[in-house]
Amino acid sequence: MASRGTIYPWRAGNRFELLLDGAVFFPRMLAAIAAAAQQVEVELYLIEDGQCSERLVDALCRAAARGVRVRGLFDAYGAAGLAVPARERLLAAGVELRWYNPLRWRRGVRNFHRDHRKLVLVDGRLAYVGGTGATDEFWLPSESRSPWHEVMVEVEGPLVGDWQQLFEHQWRARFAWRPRHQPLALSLPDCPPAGLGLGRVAYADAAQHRDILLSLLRALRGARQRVWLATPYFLPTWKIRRALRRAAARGVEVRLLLAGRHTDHPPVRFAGQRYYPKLLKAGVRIFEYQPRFLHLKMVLVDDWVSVGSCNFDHWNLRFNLDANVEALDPGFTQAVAACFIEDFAVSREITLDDWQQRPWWRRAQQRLWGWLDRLAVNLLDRWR
Ligand SMILES: O=P(O)(O)OC[C@H](O)CO
Repeated sequence: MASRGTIYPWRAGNRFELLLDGAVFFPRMLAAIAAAAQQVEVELYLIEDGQCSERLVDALCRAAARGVRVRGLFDAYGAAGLAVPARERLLAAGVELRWYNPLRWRRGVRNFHRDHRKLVLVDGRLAYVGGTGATDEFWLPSESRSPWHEVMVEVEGPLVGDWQQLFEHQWRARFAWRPRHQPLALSLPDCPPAGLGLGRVAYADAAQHRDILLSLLRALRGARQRVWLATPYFLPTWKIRRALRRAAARGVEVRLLLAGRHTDHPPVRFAGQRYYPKLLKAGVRIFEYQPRFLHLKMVLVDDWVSVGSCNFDHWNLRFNLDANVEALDPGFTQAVAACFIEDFAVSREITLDDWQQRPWWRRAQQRLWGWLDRLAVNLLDRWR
């Protein structure tokens, strides 16, 4: 059984499939739940009333009604929009529910700790891992295109056992543990140079366990040809920014795929833009996705892939539970690269010239939100 601090190894013999957007991955996940024979587990940050959650709740209730053990572990803050009738339906059908860290005044800053993982498990045989929530932004069953651009990965093979362990541990722990703020010393397993069907569970337990971050940093430092990184909330830690600049300086093609004007949190976008000039000067290329809100969290370093819930921002890494699937598999790498190429093509590349010519009101927004973000981080560091 995994304990807090467990580092998962690389496992061979897995199948990975990249599922692009809610209209693809929700029907696939619902069909898997409909076919479940023994157990279904769902761990989500965002779930709120709407057409998407209605379908999910229906599928979970139906599975429970035919004798499947169904468990839902939801973040209490992210699930605040799931009203009592839906919760009661789930409970009446026999679905077991647990809520991570309900907000309490006396918890103070500990209220910031959130379960940000996105995981669906079926019969210990299939895992779905990525960045989705169960809200209408991710999937409107009547529409072929969802308002938010997202990916999930379908995983089959020995790796699913590790995902199951990660879930079981959190199911029991909920918020019984006290997150510490000093990172534990971690030793990552060596990353295989290449392979077929190789995968690893990478996760974060707030600031105390961040193998997901260490693993990214190691990949960035070892990059030889490309670093393509997508995140909707670009507030990377200083070490990540430095690793990106250094990779670009040694000739690696470093491209960032970030949210453009379609975003649910404009202040976060403005705060993150303060990092643009230094990155651009170092040779990093920055693309802002135009068609809709880019919400996916995906990294491709040479052939190594990491996809999941982690935005690699200093807020996530300080407070959240996160989980990514890391993979080395030629077919999967190709699918991830194709997704990036398609998204770069409909993005606006930001150049240093553009940047220097932006209007004064844009500069003012960036200064303000950048300053507030830095202030908040300084205050949190002092509290620590
Ligand atoms: O935190 P994420 O990346 O799952 O995105 C969800 C947003 O916070 C919703 O506003």
